Amino acid sequence: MTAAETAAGPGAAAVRIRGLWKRFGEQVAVAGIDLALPAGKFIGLVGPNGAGKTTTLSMVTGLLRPDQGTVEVVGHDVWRDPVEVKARIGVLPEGLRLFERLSGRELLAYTGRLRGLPGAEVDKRAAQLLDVLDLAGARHKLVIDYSTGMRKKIGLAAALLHNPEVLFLDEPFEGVDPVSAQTIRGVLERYTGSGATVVFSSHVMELVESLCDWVAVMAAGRIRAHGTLAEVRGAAPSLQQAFLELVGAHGRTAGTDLDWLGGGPR
Ligand SMILES: Nc1ncnc2c1ncn2[C@@H]1O[C@H](COP(=O)(O)OP(=O)(O)OP(=O)(O)O)[C@@H](O)[C@H]1O
Repeated sequence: MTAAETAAGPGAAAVRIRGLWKRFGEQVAVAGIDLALPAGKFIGLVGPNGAGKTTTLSMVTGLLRPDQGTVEVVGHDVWRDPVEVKARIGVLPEGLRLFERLSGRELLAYTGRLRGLPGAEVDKRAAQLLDVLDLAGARHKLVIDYSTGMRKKIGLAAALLHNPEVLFLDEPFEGVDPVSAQTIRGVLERYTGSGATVVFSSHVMELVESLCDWVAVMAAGRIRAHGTLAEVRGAAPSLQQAFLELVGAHGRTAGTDLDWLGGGPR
């Protein structure tokens, strides 16, 4: 039995979302989502810009209070039981703010102590994560001097340090070079292989198609389709094609509206 199954029961949902709504003034960002994300899977949340992915992940991880609805993570209510939930999850949010005046090594040491891990265990895990994520050579460099990709990797290391049951990643591959992407991917595959759950948002369909077992497609604050990759893809030749049909962008082209672009008067 896997770690996730032990906590939530075999075949249980790692995350259960019921009737979730969020409005910002007139703008409805999330319009009543009901979704059960299966435990032990690599789950992709995909959708066009402004679909509501970040807002949803923020509500699911306890960073943003919903207007309506509930979220349970491994059987605990995110808003009634926040300490239980936060001990069991790791989060790499969009636009992650890190303590930039610490070195990578110090940041992990600090994160480990905040998580209540013993010092020797933090040292061991931090050294291994820095090594696997190819940051060992930069461990004494201040985070402020890290590149975008290095920041993603140190953020991922901090999110994994306490060995969470569910890991939430908002656009983890954005700004990451192909070599680092491959490294991150290897770490995540190993992590889900041990029974943990990864939920990540992305626009990159090829990536989602190659990584995920399970997908939820979001557009205009609603879930348009969800299920295994094969279920969501249906008869479409690729996830990209299925996605374009689901979000209603099928056949949309730049058309004649931009007839001045690349030709005509300057
Ligand atoms: N703090 C906020 N105040 C006002 N509107 C917001 C706020 N956060 C999000 N929105 C709006 O809610 C909608 C959903 O935004 P969200 O960031 O969740 O989308 P997304 O799917 O993550 O988009 P992207 O892929 O572009 O990051 C958008 O219309 C956005 O403008």
